[in-house]
Amino acid sequence: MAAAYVFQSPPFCTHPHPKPTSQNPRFNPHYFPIKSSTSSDPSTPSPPQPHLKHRRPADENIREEARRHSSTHNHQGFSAKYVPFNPDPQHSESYSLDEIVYRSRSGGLLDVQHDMASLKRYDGDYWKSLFDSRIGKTTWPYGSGVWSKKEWVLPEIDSDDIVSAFEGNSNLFWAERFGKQFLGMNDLWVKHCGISHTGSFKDLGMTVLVSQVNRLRKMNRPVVGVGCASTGDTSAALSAYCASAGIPSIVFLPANRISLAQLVQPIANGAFVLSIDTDFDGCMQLIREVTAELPIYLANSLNSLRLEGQKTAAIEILQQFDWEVPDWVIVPGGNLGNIYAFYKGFHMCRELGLVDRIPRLVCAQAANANPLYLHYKSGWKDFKAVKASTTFASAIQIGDPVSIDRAVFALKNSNGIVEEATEEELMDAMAQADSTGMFICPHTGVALTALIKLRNSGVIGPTDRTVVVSTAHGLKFTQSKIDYHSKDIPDMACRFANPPVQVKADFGAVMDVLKKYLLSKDSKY
Ligand SMILES: Cc1ncc(COP(=O)(O)O)c(C=O)c1O
Ligand SMILES: N[C@@H](CCOP(=O)(O)O)C(=O)O
Repeated sequence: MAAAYVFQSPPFCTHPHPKPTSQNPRFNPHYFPIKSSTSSDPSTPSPPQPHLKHRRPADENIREEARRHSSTHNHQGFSAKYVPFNPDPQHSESYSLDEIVYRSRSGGLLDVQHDMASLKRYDGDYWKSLFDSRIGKTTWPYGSGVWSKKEWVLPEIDSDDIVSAFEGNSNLFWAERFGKQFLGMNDLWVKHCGISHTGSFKDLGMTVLVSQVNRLRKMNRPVVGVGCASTGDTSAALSAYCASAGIPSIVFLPANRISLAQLVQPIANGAFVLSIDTDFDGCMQLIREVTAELPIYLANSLNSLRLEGQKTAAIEILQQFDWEVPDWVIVPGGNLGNIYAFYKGFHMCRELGLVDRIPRLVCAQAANANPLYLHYKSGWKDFKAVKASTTFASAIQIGDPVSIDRAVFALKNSNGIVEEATEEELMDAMAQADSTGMFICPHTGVALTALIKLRNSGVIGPTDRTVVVSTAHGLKFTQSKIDYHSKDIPDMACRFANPPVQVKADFGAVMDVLKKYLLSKDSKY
């Protein structure tokens, strides 16, 4: 039998960081990711300076340019470490992010804890103007929506180690017609996290995780490859970011349970793909066992690094509203890392003075895979995993979510709500949204169903500013739309189906069907 690989824990990170000067911490140039002005008022952060045109020599790429600047810009004194998730105040357990560790000593979840005291040396206005200054630029790595918040994500990583597709900065869509027509709402928004490099929000977390792996490999840590269990989106993101960095990726997929578009993504990106005859929970169990034995780094959201990237979507929403806080944010939940990531992003903005409150969070689950919903309905008593049944929202067909504790924490601390959606409800909601110009995934249909229910019961008011998080691109789930619009789903009325009309190649026949159609649209015709 082959000998098992054993991870060795490296010592804690001991990078030296220059300390701010006692006279004026704000204007120590080593602390500034961008140049400070010569303003003499230390309480007012200077506005970022515009970049000079043509400052990069023609034969230098953006990564090399960042490297040239790194000696002056890389040491800002911020740091982060792993700590047990929601520990008791007396805890002293912590790990460097350069260690390979996914669980606390007691077997609980970990969290990335930032040195908030050092971040608090800068006020909320400073952070807002810094983040705002980076949007839409190509400066490495800040052109990424995730890395534009680098100081709050992985402050100590060298920009040269970052693996990024300039993810994030996804559009926040004003769902004008859907809001007005179906809900009587005028301030409804959809955050299109699925309009992204690999077509889902997973890119936000994966750029962080794979960048850290890139760093670990350069430090000669024992990481031969990176692995995940997946319902299709994590594997797509993992394989793309690994391929971009030349790192082997290994993905465990539940056989015949993910869409074809999702399956082809890791295949095309050169991942080692195992199609396993079990469900997602079975794959998750296997990858946990395998990563404990082999030098394969675990990329699922059990690994708290992922959530550091995902939390930037929450910060981005605030930024897109010019730092005004929406009333509600609705997120579809499966393995339940993302709902906590949203909470963490909002909470950090409040703690660091960018906003004065956080939105109420709603987590939406498919009724066929609803362990969190059942737990919520029981008054948060005795969580029980379930056997998840097949759902069109296949990426959230998860019965034993690894981040259950994180999700409960996020919901309890945001006055949150959990809702569920039946198959018919989620498919109808998806079809209705598509009919107003969106092209959403079934998981977003789950979130919209939650909104419809909460709006109908009056919990969400007509003028409440509400954001629905769309987690994947609809193009990954075309088969579900084809089934719906073909009315090809047993026991489903498919009320909003819009099947194509078969017509002969004949002028009269075409005119007949067109007249009938126009009549149905316009009574004056
Ligand atoms: C498209 C999509 N939406 C929602 C989710 C749920 O996210 P989480 O597992 O973080 O709850 C996932 C993955 O689980 C997903 O792939
Ligand atoms: N929907 C996910 C399920 C795994 O979630 P993760 O966030 O823990 O990686 C997927 O696409 O695989």
